[in-house]
Amino acid sequence: MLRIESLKKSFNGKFVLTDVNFTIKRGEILALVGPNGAGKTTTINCITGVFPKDGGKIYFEDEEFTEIHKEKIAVVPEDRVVFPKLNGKDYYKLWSTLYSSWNEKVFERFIAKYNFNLSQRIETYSIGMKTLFLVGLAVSSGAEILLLDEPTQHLDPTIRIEIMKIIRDYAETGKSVLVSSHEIFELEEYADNIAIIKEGRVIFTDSIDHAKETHKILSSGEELTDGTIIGLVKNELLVKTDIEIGRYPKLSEIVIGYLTGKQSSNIFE
Ligand SMILES: Nc1ncnc2c1ncn2[C@@H]1O[C@H](COP(=O)(O)OP(=O)(O)OP(=O)(O)O)[C@@H](O)[C@H]1O
Repeated sequence: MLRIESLKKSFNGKFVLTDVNFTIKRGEILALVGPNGAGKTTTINCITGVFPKDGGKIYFEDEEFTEIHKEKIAVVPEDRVVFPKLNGKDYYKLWSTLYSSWNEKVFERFIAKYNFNLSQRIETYSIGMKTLFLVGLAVSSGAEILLLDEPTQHLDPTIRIEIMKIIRDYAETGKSVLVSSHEIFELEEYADNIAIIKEGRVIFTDSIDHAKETHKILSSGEELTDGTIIGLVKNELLVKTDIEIGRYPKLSEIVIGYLTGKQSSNIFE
């Protein structure tokens, strides 16, 4: 449903996105992972139009993405900045007016389930409740694509679980979700696909299940008879191969292997 091709973005002549490519189909959750400063938030900001892109294409269902598609997207930004004077009711009015696909029933159920006081100013909510409320607005919007920037950052385990469940349930209604996150163990539980971004370039993208099937971890001493060495994971090797050697990797090991590459991670060597 959302396709990004060769997306590029520069600030003051310096390119921070050089080649971002991925696709999110209907009903799928794509995890965008990468180190600090790799370009995750910039990618989201280019999709929403906060920043104009400097190259590449963004497609919504095979049409180039333009202003008219904007209401197809709902965003929960990383900074969770909210208008200081607005309360829950004001936010509800704003979002329900912005989205013609607004789903009143979903919002009502959400407010009742988590006991939100809509007359309270959002600024005074705890960070967890603020995030949960913004996620609630985003899923009530009925938007076809959710863009969530670090949705579980700084949250306690109970709210994390609630947010992961809401995201999964939303995708199961046929919507597409992009989650930027550093929480690889969580992503392994609820995301379908992964895109690894490094220095502004997507270096690997696949379904999580397929990535696990087609990579192996080899410990030192094990002989590699067929496959490609991707990178180091502590003292072991991440290898792309279909043959039955070593052991299957965890998602975190795939991410580390691609990000580390073949250079030694020991600064004392
Ligand atoms: N408005 C801006 N002006 C100049 N440089 C920017 C701007 N926004 C982002 N950058 C730069 O773009 C690069 C990518 O930043 P971005 O916030 O997209 O990374 P990120 O992957 O989301 O990082 P994190 O995981 O730390 O949130 C960084 O080098 C950052 O300094």
